This record gives sequence, C-alpha cells and structure tokens, in this order.
Amino acid sequence: MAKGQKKTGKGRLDKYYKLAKEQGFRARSAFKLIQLNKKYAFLESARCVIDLCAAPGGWLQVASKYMPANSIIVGVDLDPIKPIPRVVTFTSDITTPQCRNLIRGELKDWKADVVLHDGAPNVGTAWVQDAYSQSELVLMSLKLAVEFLAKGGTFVTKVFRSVDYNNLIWVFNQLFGKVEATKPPSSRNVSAEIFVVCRDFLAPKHIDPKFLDPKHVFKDLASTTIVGGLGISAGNAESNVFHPEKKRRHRDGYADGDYTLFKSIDASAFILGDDPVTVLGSGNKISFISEEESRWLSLDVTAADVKANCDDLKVLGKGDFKALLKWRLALREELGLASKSRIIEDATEAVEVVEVIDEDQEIAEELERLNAEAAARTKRERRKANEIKTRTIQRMQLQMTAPLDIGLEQTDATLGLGQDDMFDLGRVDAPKTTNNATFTMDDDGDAVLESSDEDSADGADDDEPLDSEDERENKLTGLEAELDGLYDAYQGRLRERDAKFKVKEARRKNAEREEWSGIQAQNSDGEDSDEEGGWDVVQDAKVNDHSNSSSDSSDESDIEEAEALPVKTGKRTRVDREFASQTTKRARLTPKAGTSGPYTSTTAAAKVWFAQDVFSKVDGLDDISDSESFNVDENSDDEASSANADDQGASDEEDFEIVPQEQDDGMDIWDANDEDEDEKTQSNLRKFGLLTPEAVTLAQQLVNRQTNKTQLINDGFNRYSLNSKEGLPSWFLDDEAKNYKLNIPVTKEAMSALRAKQRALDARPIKKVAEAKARKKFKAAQRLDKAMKKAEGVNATTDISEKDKAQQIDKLMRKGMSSGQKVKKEIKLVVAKGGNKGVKGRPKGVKGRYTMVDSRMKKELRAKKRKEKASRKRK
Ligand SMILES: C[S@@+](CC[C@H](N)C(=O)[O-])C[C@H]1O[C@@H](n2cnc3c(N)ncnc32)[C@H](O)[C@@H]1O
Repeated sequence: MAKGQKKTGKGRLDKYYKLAKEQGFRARSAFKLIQLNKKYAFLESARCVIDLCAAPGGWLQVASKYMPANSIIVGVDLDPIKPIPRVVTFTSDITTPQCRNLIRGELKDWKADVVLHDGAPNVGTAWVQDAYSQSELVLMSLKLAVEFLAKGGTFVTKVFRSVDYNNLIWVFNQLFGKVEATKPPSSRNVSAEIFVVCRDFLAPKHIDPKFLDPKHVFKDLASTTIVGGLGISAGNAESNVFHPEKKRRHRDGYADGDYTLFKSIDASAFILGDDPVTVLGSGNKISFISEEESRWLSLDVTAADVKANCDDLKVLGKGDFKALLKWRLALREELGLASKSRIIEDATEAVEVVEVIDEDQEIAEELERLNAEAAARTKRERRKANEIKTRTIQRMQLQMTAPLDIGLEQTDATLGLGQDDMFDLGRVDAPKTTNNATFTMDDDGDAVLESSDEDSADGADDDEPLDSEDERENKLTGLEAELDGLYDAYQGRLRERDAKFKVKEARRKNAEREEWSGIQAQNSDGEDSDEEGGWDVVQDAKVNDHSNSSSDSSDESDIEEAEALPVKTGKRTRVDREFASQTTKRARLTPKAGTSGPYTSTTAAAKVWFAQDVFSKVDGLDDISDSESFNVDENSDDEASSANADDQGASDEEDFEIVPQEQDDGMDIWDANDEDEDEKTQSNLRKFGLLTPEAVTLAQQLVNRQTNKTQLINDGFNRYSLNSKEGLPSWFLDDEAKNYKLNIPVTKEAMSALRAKQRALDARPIKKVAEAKARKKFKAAQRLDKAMKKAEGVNATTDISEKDKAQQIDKLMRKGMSSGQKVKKEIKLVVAKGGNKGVKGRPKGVKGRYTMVDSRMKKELRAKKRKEKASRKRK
C-alpha cells in the first residue's frame, strides 16, 4: 500500500477530505467529479443532469456549481439528500420502475445531457456479492441512462475492476461513440473503483433488452463466482478440488473478489504452501498470528531481518527476496518438511549403483565443465526469454485499460518463471543436471536432487560422492539460478499488481481505446447491427470472428492432456514437458471458440477481449507463443535456434521487439585488432569530444606530459578489469555494474574546463533566435540586391538628367539599406483645452493622425510606463 494512503483510521482523512471540508462539499467524492469534468468537460455545456445514487450530494453540489444557471439537476438515492439550491432530489431505489417514473415525472419531455452514477452498494457482506451488485447497479444505471439521455449525451459511471468489467465495457461500447476508463487522482489507490466516461450516446431507436440484462451481460459469472481467497472461483471449486493441477490464478490484476490492494498473508501460507513466490507477490505483509507462527520467529534459523522483510513485502530488494526464500527452505528443514538428508538420501541411492572408474572420473569432470557452461548459457537464455515475455506482457497490457478476466494469462509462463512453471521440471532439470542428479523441486516446492532413471542405470557419471565440495557448489549454483528466476517472477508479479503502473498504462492507451468502435465498426457492410441484429447477432459475430480452424479442437484437447500431467513429478519426460509448455502457451494466447469444460467462461471472456480491433492484425500469436518456447536440450540447439530465428522474423512483423543478443559473459578481452570498434570510438570522440571529467583529466595529463600512453594502458589493467562474470547471479551483476569499477580521480581544472564549455554552450542563442537573425540578414541582403539592380537600371536610362538620376538612386539605396520595417507615422498630440476643449471629431487645423490628451498627459505617461515595464520583463 502506498505509504501516504492509509485505508483506515486517520489515513482516510486525506488531502481531499480536508479540501472537501474547506470548500463545503458534502463528500470528498466531489473531487472525483471535478477531476473527471476537468478532463472531459461535460458539465459546462449540460442543461440537464441526472445523478443516480447521489447521497449525500457531493456530486450534485459540483453539478450545480459547474452547470449553467437554470439547468435541471435531478438527484436520486436510497438515502434522503439534504436540499441543495437548484437541485431536485428523490429518495428511491434506482433499480425500480418507481424511480424511473419519478425521474420521468420531473423531466417530462426533456432529455438529459449527462447521467452520473457513483453508486456503491452497502459493503459489509461477502465481497463477491458486493462486486456483483455493483456491476448490476451499473447496468441498472445504464438502463436509466439510455432511457433519459439525449443523443450525443454523456454517461459517467463508477465500476469495480472485477470479472464483469470487460463485459460492461463491451456493452458501453455498443451504445456510445467514445468510452474511456479513468481513475481520477482523488480516487484512492487502494480502491478498485474506476470511472468510465461514455460519451457520444448513439441513441439507437431500439435497444435489445439483452444489452441491459445482467443475466446476459454477466452470463460468464455463473462459472466464476468467487468464494474468496486468492481468486478461486466457486463455479470451478469442484473442479479445483478434483483437478488441483487445473487451479488457475487470475493474473490480470485484482484477484476475483479481492478489491483491496493491501493484503496480509499468514506466515504459514508462505512456509507451508507450495507456491512461495505467488504468496510474496500477492501480499504486502507476512503476519505471524498463530502460536506456531510466532514460535517460528524465535527459532535460530530466523534472522533479525526476516521479520523486517516480512513486515513490508513491497520494499523487498533482490537480496531480501532471496533471504526470505532461503529462510523458508531452512525453516521447512527445521520443521521436518524438507530435510537435507532426503536430498542426500535420494542422491546416495543413485550413487550406490555407480562404480568408480578413473577414466570415468575424467569424463565426469569434462561433463561437469560442459554442464557448468550449459548452465550459464541456459541462464542467459532464460534471462532473455524472461525479457521477451515481460515485454510481450507489457505489450498486451498496453492494449488494456485495466486488468481483465480474459483468460489470456491464466497460466503463468508469460510472466517469466511463474509458480507453476517455476516448478516445471521442463525448465529446471536440463540445465542443472550435475552428473546424473537433477536439481529440481519436490512436491512441497523445495529444492531436491533427483536422479533420472535412465541415467542412474548407466551410472557412468555418478562416480563422486554427491555431497562433495564440487557437487555442493553446483547445487548452490543451481539454487542461485533458481532464485534468480524466482526473483524475476516476483518482480513481474509486483509490476502486475502495481495499480499506478496499470492506471498509467491505461491513461496512455486511452486514445487507442477511443478508436475502438465496438463490434459494429467491424461490420464491413456498415450495417447498424445495434438496431438490426441486437445482442445475439453481435455475439455471433464475435464468435464467428474468432472461431479457428479444425485443428483447434485437437489443440484444446492437447492442452487438456498436457495440463493433466502431474506437474511436479520427476517422471515426466522432457518431451512431454516441452509439449505441455508449448501448448499451454498457445492456449493462453489463442482462446478457442466453442469449447466447453472448465475453460468455457474464460474462453467466452477472452472472445470479448479478442473482439477488439487491435487483435485483428495479430494472426501470428501462435507463432509468437511458439517462438517463446525454449528448448533447453543442448542437442537440439541448432534446430531450435533456426526455428526461433524464423519465428522471430515473423514476430518482427507483428511489432514484437526482439531482445538484442546478449554479449558473451566471458572475460572482456581487449582486442587491439578490432578495427570496427576503434572506428566507432574515433567517431564517438569526434562527435562528442571529451565529455566526462575523467576523460578531460586524462587528456590534460597527457597534454601536460604527466602521464603517457604506456602508463594509461597499464592503468587499464586493474583489479576491476579482468573479473570473470561467469555464473554470477543477475542481481549481483546488476550491483557490480553500478559500483564495481575503477574510480578515476578528476582534477579541478578538468571540472572547470567542462563547466566553461557548458557555459559557452548555454550562452549560445537558441536555435529559433539564431534562425530569426539569419532570416533577417538574408532579407536585408535581398533588399540591397534589389535596390542595386534598380539603381543600375536608373543609371542606364538616358532620358532623365544626371541630377534626377542621382536623386532616384539615392532614394533607392536608402530604401534598400533600410531595415525593411515601415516607419511608424507620428501621432500628433492635441491638448484638449482652449478651443479644443470638448470638441467632438477632428479639431480645427489638425492634419494627419492625432490623439486628444489632457495637459498633464497623466493617462499617456502611465501607459508609457506600463509598456516599458512589460518590455523590461520580456527581456
Ligand atoms: C458513494 S455514495 C455516492 C456519493 C455521491 N456521489 C456524492 O458525491 O455524494 C453511493 C451511494 O449509492 C447509493 N445507492 C446504493 N444502491 C442504491 C440503489 N439501488 N438505489 C439508489 N441509491 C443507491 C447509496 O445509498 C450511497 O449513498
């Protein structure tokens, strides 16, 4: 939670609360309307406004303040509203026909320009119910809005970002020309509310009632009603129980039914659960409430900083994150949930069947070396993959204005190493295989060593005790790499949950949203599907648009099969795992129409999402997903890379950025023959000169013969220069890049030289001024040129006297050399006294321009002073 914004207690009395008090508004929510109106300016021009759910009347006060005098303002609420001048209020339930009749009675034949809705059902019961009622309330307010709004009118409503959000937006888009979702600054970050401003009401003659019927609009809800917790749906509850591997988390923002940002998580969920990263990413604090949990705090394995880290998960750094995960592992060991002995036991079992042969030892060493290299390579690849995935996700997000339940991100792989995928052996085992022991996660999510059946049978590499120094080091390397992955996933999840980020993205994309004119816009024949076809036709259009080829159904069943595989057992083959991960990704990116089963609701929601124009161009989502499947099998590296290259080519066209090839992490060896590099350096030098104080210092030392080339080269080889970065964790490398470098001393002279250079740069006129001056000069030259030509012409004529010639040439040259500005004619001052006193019109004997002044010229002097002052300021 943002530090300045507490949800309870005095935190509620924030700046807007105080401002509302100061300015006499009845509710702080008044500022939401003020800010919305500032952005969309719908009140100033409105002559009639209806405010649904208006008590205590903050919005009504704003409406009455900003709307023109004599406007009609009607407010309705369940609660009575204290009188407000110029405002008519009723006490009524907006979902009833009685309310409609009351408004009709008040407005008579008038139509409203704006309908406002800030309704929120009384909270306190289950969140699920609240959320649903809120969505229903929105739909009811829309029903009233479409009845009373004039064509081109505006409907402003509050919605919660719940599973219904997408459906509501879709309906708005069918009825309004422009639909924008926005969160005004006065709306608390901790609140899931968002305001949707629907402008340009299309006022169709007939609206299919299904557009306004919750049963139709929210029909996906039946299978996604929330039972609480982290977004497990009630409709799926049974299948979740019977098919735990199919349990999905909603990665699109707020978990269902969870509309607050601050979340406290029980320590036992983190320690005992099998998904520690999700827990860390989804909460703000880990609490130690039960006796057992409090006891954990007093154990030796719990260092002092663990508690501090648990208190604010939002501020976890890389080190803290790792420390927490390590603490969890240690505590689990302490609690007997995962024991070292088990790791060793498993490993020793594998060792028992191995014979020690000297030759094999060599092979083992060689293998180990290769494995270490492969591990480093895989790590790089994985980092690259994570970057691509993060970018892909960001790109997807850029098309969203809010997190949506679209079934897109039901699985986690797009977020890098998510919790399911994180424990997916397909990713973990291949690179971290040391000899025949595989470093992976057990059922509890702990790191364990497994030996693969085939490998241990042949046993050639297992000739060293598994708990030897080298082995332990390898394990540690594996663990570090794993932690890196976890950290990336954690970062991804934090980003995902960052409401500010989402709102910013949403705002940035508002313009694009405008361009989407709903399903109607997609009808090539331009029929008004609203009126002609109604809900069903539009729904059919959506389904047809996105129904896929015949292979879809088989794909879908593939996904089912792949996902039905036990995720966390060591027995899954690599082929299976790759297949599963590929198909899962494909499923995520290309929702299939007409499928049934536990995915139905998601698929339908996804259809709504994919009905957007932006996706019509993205045919190659499959390709992209394929290109993101990373083959960790060394032998198939070539095939994979060529396939990836193809796919990347395709993704290029789809405007998916390709992550630049990472430099080899090996030693940075100075290559004197690298001419390209040299040329680049030279051109950089020519272009930018000496820009840093270090460079200037060295240059000055060279010029003053305080140092020489050899010394500089020698200095180049310092303790920072030849450090191998092989196998170091990414967070460490990040840190090193920032801090672990040579500190070249800079001199005072170098700094002052650079400052002088900067000052000289600053002193130069800005481009516009320089251009204006050059233009002026050019025009003067042109004028002179023209005058000279004319003068030559005059000189050449024979029919005028020399004196006249001289006079004309003089006149021409004076004109040519003038500044080109017309000389202001002087204004004659006529003092209004004597005969000129009280004269109307031109005074006698005055020719040309004149102005009447009084004898003291007070007015004129004042004007002159004012002008002088203004011009001084401008300078
Ligand atoms: C957040 S308040 C509105 C605040 C108001 N915009 C203001 O600025 O003062 C939400 C209101 O919705 C009202 N409400 C909830 N359900 C309603 C319904 N079915 N009909 C009418 N009003 C309703 C509640 O009584 C509550 O006063």
